[in-house]
Amino acid sequence: MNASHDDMSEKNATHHDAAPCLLFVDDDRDIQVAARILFQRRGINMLSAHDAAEALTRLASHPVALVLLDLNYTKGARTGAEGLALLKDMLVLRPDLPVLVVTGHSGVSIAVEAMRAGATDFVMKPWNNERLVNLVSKTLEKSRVSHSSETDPVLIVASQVMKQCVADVDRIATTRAPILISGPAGVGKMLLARRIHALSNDTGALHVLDAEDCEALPEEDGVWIFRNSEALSPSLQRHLTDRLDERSPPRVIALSSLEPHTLRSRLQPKLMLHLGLVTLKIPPLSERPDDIPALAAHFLHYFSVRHMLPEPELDAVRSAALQAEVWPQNVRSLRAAVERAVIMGGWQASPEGPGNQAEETQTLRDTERSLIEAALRRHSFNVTQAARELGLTRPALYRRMARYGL
Ligand SMILES: Nc1ncnc2c1ncn2[C@@H]1O[C@H](COP(=O)(O)OP(=O)(O)OP(=O)(O)O)[C@@H](O)[C@H]1O
Repeated sequence: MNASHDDMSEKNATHHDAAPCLLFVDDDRDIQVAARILFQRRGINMLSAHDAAEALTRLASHPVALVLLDLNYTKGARTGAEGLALLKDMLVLRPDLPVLVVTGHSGVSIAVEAMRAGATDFVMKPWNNERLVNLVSKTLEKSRVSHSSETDPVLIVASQVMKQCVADVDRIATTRAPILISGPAGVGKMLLARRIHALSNDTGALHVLDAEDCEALPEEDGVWIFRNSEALSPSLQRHLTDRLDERSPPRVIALSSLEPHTLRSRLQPKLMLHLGLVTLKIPPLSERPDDIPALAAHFLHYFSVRHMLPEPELDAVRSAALQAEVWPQNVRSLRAAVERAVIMGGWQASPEGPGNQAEETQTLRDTERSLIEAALRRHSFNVTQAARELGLTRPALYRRMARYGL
């Protein structure tokens, strides 16, 4: 998610302009510039996105009324798979969003597939300027979609483990199977539960219940999301089991910060048989560092637009520092730290952490850094020897040297 010069002028323009705009997703910066000139001449505001994460971020932060999506937006890509995946993610976020897909002449079957997946229309490349502008204007006129701050939060995923998790979620979303999502605080359990609901084709009502203060089950079926499901009272557990035994049970998505095996010892075995049918474990951020720069870039853009403030820089050094940081509440903590950076106009030390956990972490990190530095000096910066003395592998030592800027 690089911030190029044309991106910057675009951001400045949109900070002060909440008029509905067109979002064009294509990795080719020349085509982006040409398209922007074309649309600007016709009085249509255009935003650019060069990859999926950037497209989703823009969608969450700007009043996007229409998307023009190149189905193969990465160089060399031909299958349209990445475009179709992004189309799905965008429609999860904004089910009524008009999306015009762009494809080469050879890609008619992909365009048809995109229409089946919810695209509004398609355009062949190379496009005819007049026809494209007409189609865009007509679609914009028809579209009554207005940007709402109520849009569900965007799901940003870069690590392999989370990509797999989302693929699993998408596969089971359309079934009626109960699902248990476990993972520590703030890892995104609720976000995934909402995605399941959005993809489920379930027209019933959505009930979000906190087991800690839930006294009765909803009357109507639909989708029931239980937070802190380990706290369900014994009588509610029995009622829930009965409801799940019925012929047309509600769709239950149980969330818990306990590991499934610990939850098993808290909940009644009959209920666990239902809830444990499909379990998904979301790892803490520390086990998926690849997600941290992508999430930080997303939140930076999101909060800078929301607070109408400039976006602090996120370079490689800052990304590495964020990856080395401890995030007690995972994505929730990272999100708060990024919002603080936007508001304060620069990165601050995190004030978070119970008691002096932050201080202790800082001390531990300082100690580790000095131990490593001392070992390196003793061995005249010979990494192999220093690693041996520290009981680390060479790659592990290199990682720490990068983390501490040694
Ligand atoms: N992959 C992600 N991409 C973008 N935002 C995310 C992601 N994961 C989590 N978040 C954001 O982090 C915050 C916490 O997420 P969420 O509420 O889903 O976590 P949770 O695991 O249900 O937390 P808890 O168990 O503490 O209630 C929310 O603001 C959510 O939008």
